[in-house]
Formats: sequence, C-alpha cells, structure tokens
Amino acid sequence: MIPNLRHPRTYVSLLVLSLLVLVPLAFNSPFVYHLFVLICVYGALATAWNLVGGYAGQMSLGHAVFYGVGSYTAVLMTINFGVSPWIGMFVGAAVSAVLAVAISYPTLRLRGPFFALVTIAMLEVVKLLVVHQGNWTGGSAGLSVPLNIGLPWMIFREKLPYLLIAFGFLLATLWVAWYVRQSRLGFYLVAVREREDAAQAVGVNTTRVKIIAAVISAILTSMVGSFHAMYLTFIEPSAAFSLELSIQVAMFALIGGLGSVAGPLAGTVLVLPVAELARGWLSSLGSGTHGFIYGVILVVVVLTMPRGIVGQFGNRVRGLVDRLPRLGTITEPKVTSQLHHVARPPQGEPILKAEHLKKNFGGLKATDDVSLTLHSGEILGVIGPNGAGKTTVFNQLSGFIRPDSGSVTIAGDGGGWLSPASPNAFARAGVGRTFQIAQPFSGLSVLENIMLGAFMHTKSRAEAEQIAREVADLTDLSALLGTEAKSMTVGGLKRLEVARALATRPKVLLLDEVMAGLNPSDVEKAIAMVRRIRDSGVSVLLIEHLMQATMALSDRILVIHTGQVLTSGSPQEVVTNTEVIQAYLGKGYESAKPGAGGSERQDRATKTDAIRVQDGKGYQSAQSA
Ligand SMILES: Nc1ncnc2c1ncn2[C@@H]1O[C@H](COP(=O)(O)OP(=O)(O)OP(=O)(O)O)[C@@H](O)[C@H]1O
Repeated sequence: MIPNLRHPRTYVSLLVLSLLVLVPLAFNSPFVYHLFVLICVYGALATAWNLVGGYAGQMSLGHAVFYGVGSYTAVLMTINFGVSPWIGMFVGAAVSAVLAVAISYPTLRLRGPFFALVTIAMLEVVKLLVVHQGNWTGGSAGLSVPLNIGLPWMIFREKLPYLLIAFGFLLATLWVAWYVRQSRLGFYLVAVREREDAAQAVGVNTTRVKIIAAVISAILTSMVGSFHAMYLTFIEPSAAFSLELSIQVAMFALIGGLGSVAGPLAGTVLVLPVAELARGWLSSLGSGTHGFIYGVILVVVVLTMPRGIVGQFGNRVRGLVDRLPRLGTITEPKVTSQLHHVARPPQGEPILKAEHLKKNFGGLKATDDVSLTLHSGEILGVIGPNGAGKTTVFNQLSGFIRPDSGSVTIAGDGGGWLSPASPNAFARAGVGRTFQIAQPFSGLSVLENIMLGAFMHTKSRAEAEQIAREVADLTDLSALLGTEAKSMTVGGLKRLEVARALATRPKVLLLDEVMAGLNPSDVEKAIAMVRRIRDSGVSVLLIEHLMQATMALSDRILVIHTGQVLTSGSPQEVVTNTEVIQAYLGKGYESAKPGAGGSERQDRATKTDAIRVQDGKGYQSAQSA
C-alpha cells in the first residue's frame, strides 16, 4: 500500500516533490506561490486524467466535466447549505462517480476519435445544463465563493496554505496513480489498452476495468476541482466546463509520458511555467496567444520524443537513482508456491462439450452443425484445409464468437455444466486459449505478460509473480523473463501465448497453430511442451497444420471441412481415411504417410522432417517447416 521509503526511488521522488513547496518558500513571491499552486493543481488533474487516457488508453477530452461538477457542487453546498467545502468535495466526488459510470458505460465501447468526440459532447451538454439552470447555478454569469476566511472554508489570506493543500492533493493523486499502476488493476488497464481480445482471454472484464479507472479518475478530478474553485473564489460554466482545460491536462500527460506515474507531473512542470510566463509576455498580442507556446512545445515533443519525457529519459533516470544506497535492508515478501489447483474431472470424463454449433457470416456457413467433446487428460487435434472453419469453432469454444445456434458447456467444479456468456467468463470457467497471430502485450516484459494470466486467481502481485515463474519453467521461458515481449522471436512469442493462457490455470487449453512459423528445433520443443502441459492435467484442443505435431500429440483427431465435421477418430484412422486424404492431406500423403502405433507417433515427434499439409494440395516434407 505504501511505497518503501528506504528504496532510493521513493526517497528521491519525495525529495524532488518537496521542491514544489521549498522553491516558493525560498522565493516568497505571490506570483511564484500562484505558479506552484497551479503546477500542483494541473499536475494532479493530469495525473488523474492519465488513469483513463494513459493507463486505459481512452482519449477523454471531456474530463473537465468532473472538474466542473466538483467545483460547482462544493461552491453550491457552501452557498446554499453552509456546508464546508471539505465535505462538499466528497459530495461532488460522489456525483462525479455516478456521472462517470453513466458516461462510461455506453461510451467506453467506442474507441479512438469516436470516444474523444463523445466525451466532448458530454462536456458541452453538462455545460449547457448549468448555463440554463441559472436560478440556482448562477447561469453564464457564474458564482462567487463566500469569503469566509479559515481552514474549514478553504479560504485563506495567504497563499502558503493554498500551496500546502494543493500539494496534498497532488501527493494523494500521485499515490493513487502509483498504487493502481503496480496493482492488478494497473496490469489489467495496460492489457485492455494494448489488446482487448487478449485481455479477455485471460479473464479480464474489459468494460468493468475501464469503468473502474474512469470512476477513480473522475473522483480525483472532481476533488481537485472543488479545491481549485475555492482558490479562485469564483466559478463560471465556460471556465469550469472548458474544453481547453480538458485538452490542457491531456497535453501535459502526453508531453510527460502517457501511462507512467510521473509523466503527467513532468509534463506539467515543463510546460505550465513557460506557458504562464508567455501569457504575460504575449498578452499585448491578444488573449489566448500563450496557447501558441503549448502548441510549439507539443509539436517539438511529439516529433522528438514520441513516448514523452518519461518514455525518453525514464529508464536512464531510474538506472541512476537505483545506484543510490538503500536506507537499511529491504526485505522482499517471501511467497511460497500458491498455485490454485482447479478441480478436474477424473481422467477420461468429458470436460468440454460443443453441441450442434452453427455460425453464418452473411451467406457463408463458417460452422455448420459442429459437435465435439473433449475429455479430461486428452489431446484432441483439429485439422482441415484453410478456411474450413477451425478458428471459428475455437472462437465459439472460448466465447469470442456467439454461435447462431447450438451450445458450448464446460464441466464446473461442483459437478454441473457451465455455459459462460463472454470471453472472460469462459476464461474464468477454465477455458484458456492462444491466438493464431500471437497477441503479446508488447510494452510489458515476458514475466509481466504471464503475470496477467496469473492475476485471474490472485490479487497479490508477489503471488502472481510466483505463479508466472512456475509457468515460465513449464514453457521454457525462464531465461527470458526480463525481456520485453516486443523483442521476442516468433518461437518465443508462441510460447509466451501458451504461458499466459496456462497461468490462468485452465482446465482446457485451446492452442491455435502454436507451431506455425517455428523452425524444426522449436517444433520439437513445442511438442514436448504440449505433452508437459497435458501431463500437468490440462486437456488440450490443438489446431495445427503441421501433421508431424498433430500425429505425435493427438489422442484423437477431428477433421473439419467446409464448416462440418468430416470425420473423427484415432490419428491412424484419420490419416488413412480417403475422404480426409482427398479434402485435406492430398494424394501424395498416401506414399509418405507414417505407420500406425502410439510409440511410433512419439518417435516421429523427435524427427525434424516435418510434414506440413497445405490446403489439400499435398504435403511437403520440409526441414524448413
Ligand atoms: N468475422 C468473419 N467475418 C466473415 N467471414 C469470416 C469471419 N471469420 C471467418 N470468416 C470466414 O469463415 C471461414 C472459416 O474461417 P476460419 O478462420 O474459421 O477457417 P480456418 O479453418 O481456421 O482457416 P485457417 O486454417 O486458414 O486458419 C473462412 O471462409 C473465413 O473467411
């Protein structure tokens, strides 16, 4: 909950932050006090905005609506009911939280410019409401704050108390941002920002996560707004619900570095003083010309440092700070293996059932009455030509596509059968999956990617890390835990897909072409890995064009052709079936087809002369498979 004060990063951060109070104290000038109050206020607003705009990647440009609600609620409660703003700001925060849910629920499904436009529209709507309810909001003329001097009314003659309160708000906002970033919620937000599908596949309820971020951000923004209204002693709709304010805080976060804890404050410290000074210098040229300075800084930063100040220099600064001594010994929490074992049916019992699945895309019958059953401890291979409908079946088995008719059920822990309704519910019911095109969270390390899966069973970061390390062992990733996912090879990425899914402790693992594009030695490793997974008690459904792997691994094979089940049976039955040879394996397969027998299958698995079937046009015996 509290950053470790003995850690150099913590005490250096606190020392740097304390300059926000010490510098104005040293200068003791009203302008410098005012400037630093503004830095604290805008730093806090930008940090709060970053929870939605940076962490969750939702470009909100209507965030001033929460600032306005916070300001108006606190001021109206003071004027009408004589309630202290210290209480009024919590009422404003509650109103903002409700408003955040009401705005977010329908809009967070939108992305990019659509989301940004809707948030601007919401801001304008609320502003107009405030203007038109003039009898109690003061309309466009605004409201003056009663000047009751004293701490209970947040009104002071001197600037110092304002600075201290603003600094307090900034610290609290930074703490929330830090806490969220290193918690499960922070991991989930990054996952949602980078790849929503992959996030759902590890059990993340993406809408809920985004709404939580929006609510936390709205509460913080609103509380800072309440304070700022008291500091300004006057509020009016065009300033309180201003698009300019929304853009300004978003820009500070963008310049400082989206998604980092320190970025928004760094951006504010860099831009705000320059722009405020420019406001004075350029005032003779007309009001608003200081906006030109914002524009120039934004363009220069975006062109030279696309990841913002912290993105550009963060690692270097952290490296330097980490060289400083730790104050005393820091004891890391010890975590023993806490893997959550999921109850699995006895060997051979059905664990996943699909019945009469049908899915049309327009006139195309992508899945046409497919039924299948996967048993506990079994590896079921799924083969068929390109476009036969295998992935579409997988997508229905994992909740990513709703079948037009038919059902998918999974054995529940209590003995009944579950019919989950969404991808994250499937993941929570025990269906893990990989994607045909690997979907790594590229900004995270290998360890963090796997931890995302592990968070499905634990909130504890230390425990998630422990689970991730154990899974990394099973998937040959232990040596790569610190590597950024974006610098992994194809083989590593495919294993990472599997590891992330495994960390959710699935009962059933759906592997969609995890061996495609691998070199022969990686294929051998992958085959051994899938066996280890099966031996650890996970049932596997395997789509694979690489017949070497399918033959070596599968207990049964299901052949899908034009959206229908062509046949199913033991690997030997399937590869000798003339219909399968005609539709998929190709005539040449007859002469190359391997002999029968489980032990031979295993032997073949260790050879590198992979047989890859391509589109029913025959096979190729290839070292390069
Ligand atoms: N979202 C979609 N909208 C429209 N058509 C789709 C969609 N998804 C798949 N299809 C079509 O459905 C058919 C089955 O596709 P699917 O990806 O399931 O095949 P597949 O057997 O997995 O192929 P491959 O081996 O190439 O991955 C194809 O004709 C494909 O173009």
